[in-house]
Amino acid sequence: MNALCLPDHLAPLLMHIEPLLAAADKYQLGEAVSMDWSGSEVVDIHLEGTTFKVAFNPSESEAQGLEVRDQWIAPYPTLAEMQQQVAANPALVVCGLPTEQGCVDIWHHLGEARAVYCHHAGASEPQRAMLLAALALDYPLEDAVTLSRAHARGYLESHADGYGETGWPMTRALFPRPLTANHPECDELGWASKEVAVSPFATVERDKLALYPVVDTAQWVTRLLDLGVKTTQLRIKDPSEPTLPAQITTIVEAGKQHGAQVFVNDYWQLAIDNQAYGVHLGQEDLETADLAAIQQAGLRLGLSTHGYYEILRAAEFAPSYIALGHIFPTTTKDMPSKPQGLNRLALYQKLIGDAFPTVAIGGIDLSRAERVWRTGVSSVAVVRAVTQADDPAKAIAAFEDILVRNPAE
Ligand SMILES: Cc1ncc(COP(=O)(O)OP(=O)(O)O)c(N)n1
Ligand SMILES: Cc1nc(C(=O)O)sc1CCOP(=O)(O)O
Ligand SMILES: [Mg+2]
Repeated sequence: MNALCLPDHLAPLLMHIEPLLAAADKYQLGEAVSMDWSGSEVVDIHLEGTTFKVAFNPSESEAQGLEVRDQWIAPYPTLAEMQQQVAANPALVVCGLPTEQGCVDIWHHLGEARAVYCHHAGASEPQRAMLLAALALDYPLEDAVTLSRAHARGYLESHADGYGETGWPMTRALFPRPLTANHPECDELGWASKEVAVSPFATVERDKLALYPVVDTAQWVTRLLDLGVKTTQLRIKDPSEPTLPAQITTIVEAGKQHGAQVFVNDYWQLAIDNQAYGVHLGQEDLETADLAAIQQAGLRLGLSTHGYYEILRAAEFAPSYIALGHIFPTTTKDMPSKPQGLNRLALYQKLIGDAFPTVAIGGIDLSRAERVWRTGVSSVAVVRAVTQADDPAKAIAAFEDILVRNPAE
């Protein structure tokens, strides 16, 4: 069991934290969290195998663990100053930095600062409460901050549409927007972004999205297309593979002949050169790939995500679909994040709604496909469930029997 231990002076947060933990329990969003007192001036959070501290507005001598700066008193530092401070200090989390028209939350990510922006400052205690509850539920910091801003706003609009009967924020309208180059106020606010602004990507045909096998040779792609698969991806992780360009040429041609949606993983330049149907990229590619060139060449773009912040960040680029991973443990790839599970997946699907098609990936096999499909995702991506099946044709047919959409949906 995880534990969230408050210092005495934060006792007023209890009345906000308890309903959030009850909501998380109802939706089964993580391990149960017990509440206790820390006996010190800071919050202690105990997760399986780790303990960390969170302090709100500590003095320099009190600072330990995460240092959350909130409850600002004018004059405020500029956003550009705070971006630099957070980039230099992995422990610093800035909540609710006031701007002319709203507020910004900022945290450290791999040597850089990341931020979400919202026109509604919301209520401070509910924000602190959600930040702590989400950290105790083992959400990563970026998701805890993102959820905390959504809750700070949703709390004031209590029981408004989309807030969820339990008080757990559900719909995109409540959530803040990540500050990326695509945010219309990014420059005005003074936020330095590494990405470039880009127009929406071409759309996919939703009726061809259902089963989405991801495979590592052109031979597999052509085999799948011959079996009637309508969406697939070539994922070759070795960039020095000498046959890579030829394999990409082969799959693009085969995809066209079969009227299928064939994606190229990672190699966006080769995908453009070959006029591929689409490219699949990860979060780290967003700052380095030439998204404008991919978009202008008319290629579709699929983006990987692994939680609330990444979903909202991906949505800013208006991709052709958003992948949600990894749902269950997988041996196909070393994952830095934890498996999301079906219950978190269901909430991510609700958050995205109809705005973008969604693809669930990670550890999905025939025994799990139906429960994944019932969350409302548009597609189910699999590696081993097809490539390691005794009879791949039979496995594909079995998936297709499960992944059927009711015409009314
Ligand atoms: C459909 C789909 N979803 C997710 C991924 C993972 O992409 P990425 O995060 O870029 O990781 P690699 O696949 O490159 O290791 C995917 N390929 N396809
Ligand atoms: C390639 C990949 N990306 C993931 C993500 O979560 O981003 S999970 C994954 C591997 C999925 O393989 P399998 O179906 O064999 O578990
Ligand atoms: Mg990739």
